[in-house]
Amino acid sequence: MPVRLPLATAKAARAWLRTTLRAHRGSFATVVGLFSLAAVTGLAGPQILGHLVDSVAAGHADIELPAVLFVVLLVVQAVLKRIARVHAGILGEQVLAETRERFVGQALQLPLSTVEAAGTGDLLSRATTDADRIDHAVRNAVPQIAVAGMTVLLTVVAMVVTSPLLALGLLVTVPLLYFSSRWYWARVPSTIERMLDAWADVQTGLHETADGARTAEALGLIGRRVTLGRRTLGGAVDRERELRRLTVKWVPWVQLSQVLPIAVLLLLGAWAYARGLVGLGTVTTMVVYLQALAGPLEELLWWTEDVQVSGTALRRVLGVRGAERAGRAGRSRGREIVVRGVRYGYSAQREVLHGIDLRIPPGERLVIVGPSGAGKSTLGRLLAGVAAPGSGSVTIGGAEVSSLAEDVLRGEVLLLTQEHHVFAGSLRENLTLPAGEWQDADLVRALSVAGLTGWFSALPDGLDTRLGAGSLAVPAAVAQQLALARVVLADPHTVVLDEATSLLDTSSARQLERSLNGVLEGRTVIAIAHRLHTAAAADRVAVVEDGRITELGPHARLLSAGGAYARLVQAAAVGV
Ligand SMILES: Nc1ncnc2c1ncn2[C@@H]1O[C@H](COP(=O)(O)OP(=O)(O)OP(=O)(O)O)[C@@H](O)[C@H]1O
Repeated sequence: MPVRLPLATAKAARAWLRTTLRAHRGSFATVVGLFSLAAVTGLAGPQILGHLVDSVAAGHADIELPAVLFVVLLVVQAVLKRIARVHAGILGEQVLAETRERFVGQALQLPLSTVEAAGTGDLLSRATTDADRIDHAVRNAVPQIAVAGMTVLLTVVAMVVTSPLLALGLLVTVPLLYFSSRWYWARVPSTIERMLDAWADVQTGLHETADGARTAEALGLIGRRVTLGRRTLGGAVDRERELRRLTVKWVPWVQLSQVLPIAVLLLLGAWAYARGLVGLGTVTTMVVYLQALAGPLEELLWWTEDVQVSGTALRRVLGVRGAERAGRAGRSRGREIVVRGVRYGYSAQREVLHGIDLRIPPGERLVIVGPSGAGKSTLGRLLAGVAAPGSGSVTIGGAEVSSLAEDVLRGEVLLLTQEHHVFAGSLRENLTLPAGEWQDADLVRALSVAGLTGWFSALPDGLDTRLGAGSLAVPAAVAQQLALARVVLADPHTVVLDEATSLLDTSSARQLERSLNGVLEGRTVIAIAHRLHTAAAADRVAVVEDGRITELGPHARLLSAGGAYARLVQAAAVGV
């Protein structure tokens, strides 16, 4: 199973709740105020009923007025609840929108290596299923619990005020509720955590299967993926069952705690009435109050489970913040890249780089070559700060690359790979993806350096032309040139090129290489080369074999040395 993104602590979730409540204290006070008013209005009903019983018992006949009052109060309570729910809904939507925006902002800050290690599915499930759970809680559970909690509290207060003696009957509830709830709450949080993790695994598996469907099909792995899907789904269903089992064991105790006090109260009422300690009306009022408690208590029971689930979902959503780049605000003092004793593995079991030492002076053109799977791309990722070394260091101007803040890093070193996505949006939005302040003239100049002047001048709406899915189709070569234009805008002093042209046909690759030369002018370039001909033009060539640099020096010297590089060149020549 993948490494998971962190879970925010319960303390962090509480802090979020406090800050959010503070930021919306006006709306929150309105909602609580309205719900309280509705609950208080509801309390008058049993009092009126008690009064009616006493009146009838005393032979009075004035029952119309209390009856009308009873109905009016019911209507007022319903109206108040409705207004309160509308306010709660609006508040919930605002809170959720803010949380979602913050989540997206933080998710975009995540180091690529963290997302890769966790699997996109974990991030997706946090952004979708977990956010929906919070939405459900904020819109439904929180208002319901507020109403139910307030009703329970005020009803108990009203009972104590109406008849302290009969209210003693409530005491039988306390041990039942206390011990059964303590048992339940000790087990439920960890069960829910496991359940949400299991659902995230389902999403990760589905995402991977859909993403790699062609590969799976080509390799005949569909059956294996289906089995894996069944297994993860089975795991999630088991976790759901675990939670339901806990609830099923708890519910009878809660229900007993509702029924038992009614029996006790009736016995106590009969005893007290026989001794003239209470009137018939008071007993009626108390019984009606008790029965009125059952509904809200039941609601509390069901909704608290939802709140518990969404609390964990909230910790998952907030946890993304914990995985952001360390982002120390430091800035490098120079451009020299120094790699010292770097070891790295994608998993603890298998090391890919076994101690790399390398010094790259500013402005150098270094080409990294080597057999497939030797660790070239991995080294490129470490040089670009995409991932941090397991041990050793990669520094630019003395600053550890992987701990530079994202916006600082972008100005220092950029990794350019062959994968270039064109986002659905305007050309302007596609160019300004790395947030920054640019005038239109800067964007047009960057397009020209990337060799896109001709393509750009043919666009119907200039920088506002919509690109990507459902709009203007962008050829692969142009997509890569757009990535180059972004490099011009970000203006890093070092660029790591990982097979930037290998997916293109020959003429597109030539065109791109011309653009590339313009963009790379004056920068340090580290190129991970599959075509050895690019190595001849480099200042130095580094040969990586099995996670180690085995040769380092200018092309001509390595060639004449007759070692690993010479063998690679020879093999390539034979291959051609
Ligand atoms: N995301 C990843 N997760 C796990 N292992 C990986 C990952 N990426 C690469 N590896 C493994 O690390 C080793 C080095 O891979 P890397 O891509 O760095 O080699 P390379 O020299 O660039 O190879 P190629 O020329 O084929 O791209 C390989 O054994 C590869 O299977």
